[in-house]
Amino acid sequence: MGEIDRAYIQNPDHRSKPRTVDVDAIAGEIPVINLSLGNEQLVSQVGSACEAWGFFQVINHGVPVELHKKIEICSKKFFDQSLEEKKKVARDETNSLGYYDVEHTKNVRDWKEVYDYLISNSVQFPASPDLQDPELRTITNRWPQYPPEFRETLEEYGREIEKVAYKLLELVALSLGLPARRFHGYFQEKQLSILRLNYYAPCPLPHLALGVGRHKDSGALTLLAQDDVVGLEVKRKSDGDWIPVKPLPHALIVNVADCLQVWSNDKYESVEHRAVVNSEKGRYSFPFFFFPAPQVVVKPLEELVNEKNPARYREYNWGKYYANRIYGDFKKREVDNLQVHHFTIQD
Ligand SMILES: O=C(O)CCC(=O)C(=O)O
Ligand SMILES: [Fe+2]
Repeated sequence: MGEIDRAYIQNPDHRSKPRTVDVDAIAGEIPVINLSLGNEQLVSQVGSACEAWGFFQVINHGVPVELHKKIEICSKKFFDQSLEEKKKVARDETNSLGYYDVEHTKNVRDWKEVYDYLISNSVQFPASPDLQDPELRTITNRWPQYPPEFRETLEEYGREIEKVAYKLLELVALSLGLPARRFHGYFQEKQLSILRLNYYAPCPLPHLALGVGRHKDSGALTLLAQDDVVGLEVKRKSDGDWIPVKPLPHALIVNVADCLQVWSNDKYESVEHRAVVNSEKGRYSFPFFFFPAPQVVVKPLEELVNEKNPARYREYNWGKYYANRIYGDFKKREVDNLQVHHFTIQD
């Protein structure tokens, strides 16, 4: 039996438990949507999946299969390098982009290595989470030398996944009875969207640690590609049970994130999820975090609130909110990160 550092050990309530039921049968409950269907069917399927699960998979989404393979190969080559090589593109306190292997989710260290990049290559980002501080600083991608095809492949993947994200955003808008492009303006001026390469190495004590601890994503939508190793689990809304998401070849897993929860005034909820690890196989996953531009003010949409359904959140500035999350990543904290529930309006 191996050993792991105490920093990775989850509180017993949050550890993954051995399954007693047929994983395939329960995983099959999460909707799979064929994006080549007509809009009318898609709008209704996306709307139902957002309401019932906050999670679904899409197939026939248009990202070329070869590109998916290429990004997997690039990731393997990158993460297989020595720590010293990877640290040449390490994130730091002034620029959170690049490589890191120390992230805490709810104050427990995640069993993972990560590489983050912006799809816009560089953006103006708040220099601090302090609401009174107007200073912006430019953050720019850090590209490694090796493998040589890394930058080109990742940039191409960014362009392709962005197209799918806009299509999904349209379907979501239509499913809420809004014009198709209702959300587009929030993203068009230098969106903060990030692509992440996650590597979860085999873990000698997988029942004690998690690849990513339970959390909700903070942006609008997340679109995740992955290899064929099981790992992602979703907290089922009906009973709070952790349900594994079955890897389907070349599918994307989509989830509602916090901004959409607020825009829709809780019609679509951002659902908790986590990634479990195993002792045999490493796992790669590639989430695309579809983030609005930093200056966007997030609040329930006026079209969706009325006397019977009053706004449930106060407005917040997306850039500052995200800055709070990012700057908090550098240390273990005594208090929780900022979360959307901190903006809830009490009855
Ligand atoms: O790797 C996964 O399956 C999940 C990753 C995730 O939830 C995240 O990075 O926010
Ligand atoms: Fe996530």
